[in-house]
Amino acid sequence: MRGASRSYGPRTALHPVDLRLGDGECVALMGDNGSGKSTLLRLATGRDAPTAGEVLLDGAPVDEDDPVVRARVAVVADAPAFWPDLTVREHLELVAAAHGVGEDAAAWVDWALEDRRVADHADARPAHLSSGQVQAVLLAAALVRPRDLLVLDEPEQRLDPGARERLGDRVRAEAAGGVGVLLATHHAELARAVADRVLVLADGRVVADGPPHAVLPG
Ligand SMILES: Nc1ncnc2c1ncn2[C@@H]1O[C@H](COP(=O)(O)OP(=O)(O)OP(=O)(O)O)[C@@H](O)[C@H]1O
Repeated sequence: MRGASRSYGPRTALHPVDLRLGDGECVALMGDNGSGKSTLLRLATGRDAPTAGEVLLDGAPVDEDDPVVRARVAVVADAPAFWPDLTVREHLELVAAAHGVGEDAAAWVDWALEDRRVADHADARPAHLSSGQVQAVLLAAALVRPRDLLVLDEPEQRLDPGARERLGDRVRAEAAGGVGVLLATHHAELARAVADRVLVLADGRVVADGPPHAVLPG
């Protein structure tokens, strides 16, 4: 992101931000409600265009409708979107197929269900899941497809402590495998456990930027 900002009418949700995310790097965004974290993520994924500045993926402007961007960027956003009449497994298989996983899809799905500890719910429909299980399935959906960049918007929401720790393990494993991770979180422990770098936002401005030990209290 180079000088990327976003305004909504007269209101500036995000003042100009410069941010570079390398392969295998994890950057955490922290800050109070309304500080601009989700706005930054929407710009980073090309869901929203910057009002000024630019957001590039390997030198090309990011647009979520671009098939290259869709193929490379996996997003776990706030709002769960499931087909109500499909089971968890059917949902994940469709996601995998849509991303060209082909004959390996069943193995990817089995692995993701195990990785997120929701294998026991593979045959359940979304209405029959707890909110924490829904969150786990949302993350699983990002794991059944190829990805170079993983974007997580408060993925710790609704997770119990054990699931939150496993989320941290997964984020570290993704980064170790070369995936860039951009994570918005309210959970300092999670940021401390996974991030190479933490950006703290306040009123749409970056007010702190550095490694977790330098930025996070305690
Ligand atoms: N579509 C929109 N139209 C108008 N204002 C918006 C829009 N989206 C976000 N905003 C405003 O931009 C500011 C930043 O919002 P944003 O959702 O990025 O914050 P956040 O840090 O992600 O908050 P939270 O922790 O609550 O998710 C807020 O003041 C919000 O009201």
